[in-house]
Amino acid sequence: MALLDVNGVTLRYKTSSAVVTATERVSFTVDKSDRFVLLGPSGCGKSTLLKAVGGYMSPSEGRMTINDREIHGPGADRMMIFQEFDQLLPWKSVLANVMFPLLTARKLSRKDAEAKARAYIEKVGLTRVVDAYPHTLSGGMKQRVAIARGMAMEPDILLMDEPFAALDALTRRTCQDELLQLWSETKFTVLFVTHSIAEAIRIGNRILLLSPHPGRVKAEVIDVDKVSSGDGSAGRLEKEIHDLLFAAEATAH
Ligand SMILES: Nc1ncnc2c1ncn2[C@@H]1O[C@H](COP(=O)(O)OP(=O)(O)OP(=O)(O)O)[C@@H](O)[C@H]1O
Repeated sequence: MALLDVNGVTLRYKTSSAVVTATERVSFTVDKSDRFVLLGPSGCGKSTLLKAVGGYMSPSEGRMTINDREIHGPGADRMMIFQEFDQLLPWKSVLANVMFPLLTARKLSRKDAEAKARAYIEKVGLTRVVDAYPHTLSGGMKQRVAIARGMAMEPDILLMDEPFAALDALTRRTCQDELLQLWSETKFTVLFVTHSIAEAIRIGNRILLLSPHPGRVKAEVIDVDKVSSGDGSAGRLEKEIHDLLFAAEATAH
């Protein structure tokens, strides 16, 4: 049984003047410990899909289940990490930010929540700024805090919406490496949205390619690690994915 099953999902926004179809009959499954990437051009509905998996939006068509339970709203089994640096609470320290959802979930005592928060802050290499406030941190550090906060909840799946897109190239690369390092330690499951082909290949073990607006499944690249290992293979895969996405655009016009 898949951890997450997205089956024939159409997502629409209804505004006062129009109905916008963001994704059309999208299906995919995510297994435990997958690094599953949703890849596609701007506007193809990647963020909308993530929002729906997060429980913030209901499908107009189709069904989504996590652990065989239908998704009806947000839950602690799914933690979301966004692109924006301002997702932390500015009046709380790093430690308090990471502890906040642990305390809100009321599953742990304050002492245990603090111990867990400190452990995850250490995992992302931020022990030295545990008492600092968000405005004193760099963009990369803020994203690490957001990742620590999401991971500390030990959700069944982490939902990451272009978490490194606003970082400079060097920091972005470091953050990608750190995420992979964390994954090799804990084998968490992540659904990761990006429009960067290179990032998709670096992060994912499976990549779902979506066609432009409205997003439909174009193809799935399975076993990315195997295909992209070896000299020049990542470059070849990048070109193949580019051609597939480009073909998707050509078909749409
Ligand atoms: N709140 C909203 N109301 C109406 N339409 C929306 C809303 N949010 C998104 N859309 C539309 O839904 C479609 C998909 O948007 P979405 O943000 O999911 O795409 P995306 O693939 O994540 O793009 P990007 O990479 O630029 O973030 C777009 O056409 C967008 O204009």
